[in-house]
Amino acid sequence: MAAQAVLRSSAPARLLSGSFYIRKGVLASWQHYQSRRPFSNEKVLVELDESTVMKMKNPPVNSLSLDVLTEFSISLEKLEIDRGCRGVILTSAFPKIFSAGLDITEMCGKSAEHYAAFWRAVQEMWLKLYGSNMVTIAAINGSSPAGGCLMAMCCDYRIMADNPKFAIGLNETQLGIVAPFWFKETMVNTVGNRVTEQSLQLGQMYPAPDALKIGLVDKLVTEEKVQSTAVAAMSQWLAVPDHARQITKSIMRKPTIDNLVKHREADINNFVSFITKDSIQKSLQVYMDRLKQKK
Ligand SMILES: CCCCC/C=C/C(=O)SCCNC(=O)CCNC(=O)[C@H](O)C(C)(C)COP(=O)(O)OP(=O)(O)OC[C@H]1O[C@@H](n2cnc3c(N)ncnc32)[C@H](O)[C@@H]1OP(=O)(O)O
Repeated sequence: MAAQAVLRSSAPARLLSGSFYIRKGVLASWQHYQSRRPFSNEKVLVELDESTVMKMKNPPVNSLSLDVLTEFSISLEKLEIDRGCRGVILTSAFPKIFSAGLDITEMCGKSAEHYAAFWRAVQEMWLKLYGSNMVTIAAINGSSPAGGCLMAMCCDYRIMADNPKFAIGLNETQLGIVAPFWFKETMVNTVGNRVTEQSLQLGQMYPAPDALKIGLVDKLVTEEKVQSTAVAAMSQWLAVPDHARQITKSIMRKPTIDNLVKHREADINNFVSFITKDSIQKSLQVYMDRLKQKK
């Protein structure tokens, strides 16, 4: 109703028809109204309250399955084209876990076609999130290994729960696998070359206080305050004119993004040939068994 009221408004004709910009403004408010409804897929919830919040919800640990990655990319794309949405907070619906990273079961015992589709979805998530025009803030309310850390690093600002039991990092080598060049480049762009080199080789997970020290996260707050701190940070980021912030972000990130776009198919082929090796399949299986036995 409100949108119709805007369109049918009795505003002077010159306001509605005389200026492209005014018309664009009316259209934008209509589009804004139309799209300002929360939407929810099965595993990625999008809430539109004080701020736009995307919550991963794939129990028990928000592992990034093909379904989750696909839902995530579609949801983000929807927000990206919503002119009323200028920023998004990324978090988890579960306390203590932000995301366990890529779903290891998607990388075990499947066909080459499946691995290729899965890897394309991982790339798509990264391209959309790292390349987003919106302000993106990670509200890291729990542990965040590997792919979870990658998602957090894609954001413009990271707030983490101040609990040394929660750890974040790219731990791929601990699984006997190798983080690809664009994971590495995302980390270099976040914490610098030396820290990345050491972290990646050791597959190091950083407890929250250490993550703050190396600049992997920007701020620690108590678990209860993660969300409200993210909302406050969002206001600060949104106070900067969009065009200036977006162009600056693009200057910073475009070379890294272009690098994957250029080598995307080769990267998929590399992943498939690596992950289908017997030795790698065995390593992943051993890691999964260990995870299950730790209980
Ligand atoms: C080759 C090219 C490079 C590919 C790049 C890869 C990137 C990645 O992201 S690889 C994934 C790396 N992730 C991890 O190493 C995380 C492993 N998980 C954990 O460390 C912990 O589960 C935890 C800290 C995230 C949570 O601990 P906790 O709350 O104690 O929960 P559980 O360990 O008991 O796990 C519950 C349940 O979930 C299963 N699970 C955990 N992580 C994954 C995962 N990444 N993929 C699939 N499944 C996972 C775990 O096995 C348990 O299953 P059940 O025993 O059946 O309940």
